[in-house]
Amino acid sequence: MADDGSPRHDGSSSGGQQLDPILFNQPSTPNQNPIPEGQDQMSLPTRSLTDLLHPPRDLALMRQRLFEVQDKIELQVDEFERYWPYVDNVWVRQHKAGTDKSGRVFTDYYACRLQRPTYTPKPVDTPRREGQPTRKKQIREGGTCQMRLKTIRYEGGYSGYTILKVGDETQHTHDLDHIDKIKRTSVLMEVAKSEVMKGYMPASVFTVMNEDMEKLTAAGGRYLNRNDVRNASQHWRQVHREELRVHEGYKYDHGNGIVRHDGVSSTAQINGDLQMIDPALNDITLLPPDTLRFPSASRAFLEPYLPPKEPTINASGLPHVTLTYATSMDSSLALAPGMQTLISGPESKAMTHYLRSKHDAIVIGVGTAIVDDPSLNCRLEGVGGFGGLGWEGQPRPVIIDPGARWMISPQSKVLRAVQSGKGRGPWVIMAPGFAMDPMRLEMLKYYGGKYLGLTEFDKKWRLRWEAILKALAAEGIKSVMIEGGSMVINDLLQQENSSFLSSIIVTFAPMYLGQRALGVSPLSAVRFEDVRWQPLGSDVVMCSSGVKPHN
Ligand SMILES: NC(=O)C1=CN([C@@H]2O[C@H](COP(=O)(O)OP(=O)(O)OC[C@H]3O[C@@H](n4cnc5c(N)ncnc54)[C@H](O)[C@@H]3O)[C@@H](O)[C@H]2O)C=CC1
Ligand SMILES: Nc1nc(O)c(N)c(N[C@@H]2O[C@H](COP(=O)(O)O)[C@@H](O)[C@H]2O)n1
Repeated sequence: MADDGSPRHDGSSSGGQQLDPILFNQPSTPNQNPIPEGQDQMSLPTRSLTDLLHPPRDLALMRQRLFEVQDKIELQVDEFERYWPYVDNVWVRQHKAGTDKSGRVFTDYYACRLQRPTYTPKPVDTPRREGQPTRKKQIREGGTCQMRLKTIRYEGGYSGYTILKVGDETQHTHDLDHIDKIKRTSVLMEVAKSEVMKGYMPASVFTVMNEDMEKLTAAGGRYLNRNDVRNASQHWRQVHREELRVHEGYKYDHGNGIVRHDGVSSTAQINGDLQMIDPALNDITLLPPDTLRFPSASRAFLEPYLPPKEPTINASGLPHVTLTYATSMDSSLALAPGMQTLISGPESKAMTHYLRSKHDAIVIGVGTAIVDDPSLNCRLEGVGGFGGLGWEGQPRPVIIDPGARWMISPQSKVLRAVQSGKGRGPWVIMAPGFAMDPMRLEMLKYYGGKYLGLTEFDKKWRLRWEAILKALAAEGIKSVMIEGGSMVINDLLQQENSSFLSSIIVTFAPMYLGQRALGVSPLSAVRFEDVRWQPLGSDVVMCSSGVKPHN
């Protein structure tokens, strides 16, 4: 194990369990269990050679991201536990996790290894123990890099880490390779130790670990040497004075050390064995069964109507707004009021999820929340929870519910998505004067959501769209996708609101929903502008940059 910088935690209780167990009847996951006093909260599985042969996905890229921390990085707990031990040679923990009032938020501070002062050994090294030789301590480089970060761990109805840069420094004074040269990661040291503990000589372990240099480098082991393997296993070897052997297929060659001699490397052997035992190891990303795919070839027509890559809040304080919904040929959203109706075909459903991945938030009216019980997450392949990292590409669900009508519960699909790490906690927009049930408020917070109170009304005593959109922008939302339902869409297509729309994307499906259906039709006539029609499966998608009154 690395002597420091590894993600040791203080074993404090999660504290998030004061909540009513019936109301918060969420399925328990290992991360949500209280941590017994004194127990290491992040007891990671022992690392073995297979960790090097089957490293986590995009390991080199992730190490670089966790080294630079250019932007905020969000990781689910298992992802943090998987990747952090590969950068614990860079980051040294400064103080123990502090927790907030709720007892569910834990903050740790880390500094770059090179922030520690330079160590210069005393002129005469003192003997370590009687009879043992003195150890030459080397000068340790330090005091040169001020990069710092904090990790915020949330525990509750969802669990995860947010990693953020802190302090004035925006970048390291050195590259990642420099740290790899002076310090090994805990993963490398554990792999080395566990392999020796199987009865192999350190020199043999070193040869085997070096066989796949590309993977070793991705894991931070470019500068791994025989002494590292000896040091990692020194204590074990002192206690277990066993005869150690070379790996099968290797031999000692005078002058060259341990070398391979049978043409089949040990790593190739292990690779082969693993494939026979568990083919899934070849594809470590097992996607949930409801994962959707929207091929790159189908995406081009949407490009001009999407939020820009780096969306900004405009001069009026408004985000990019896309209105999108699916209708029948008689402009209906559902077979009847109070009913959910599947209108989109599979291709346009996948398109809707692609659109969700491109927006910071999805907005619906409470009518839709009550009738549809929607998940409001993005189930596109590559998005967080569906093969992607953390919550990347997962929009924030927003429900406009001025009168607090939505009876959200842990069984609501939107919260089930949160519980399984496949969606974000919802925000609820409310009007003043409605007493919020404190238990529901607490539950929403527990699942990472919140209430936003608005006080600006229009002539019909509805919340003003400008105020809704500005409030979201003030919360950091730069792009909003509004999905419905009927009242919301009709409202937004009206002249007083339509200027807030940056794009409109409507799926038309080959069906009539009949005369009892719930329709879309704004009060006054409008005409779509700058239109492009695109067939998609059996549907047709209309993209537009906005509407104008039609006289
Ligand atoms: N086919 C599609 O693409 C979609 C279909 N739907 C369908 O639409 C139906 C629901 O539509 P509606 O009943 O019209 O409900 P809705 O979803 O439009 O919600 C209306 C309610 O939201 C609140 N609200 C919305 N905007 C507000 C504002 N500016 N100020 C204050 N309160 C506001 C009010 O409480 C209002 O009663 C469902 O059947 C659903 O399945 C919903 C979304 C998309
Ligand atoms: N694009 C689209 N096509 C349809 O046929 C629909 N019925 C909807 N409905 C919207 O999608 C929400 C459901 O979301 P989840 O799949 O549960 O995440 C629903 O609430 C409507 O907003 N949309």
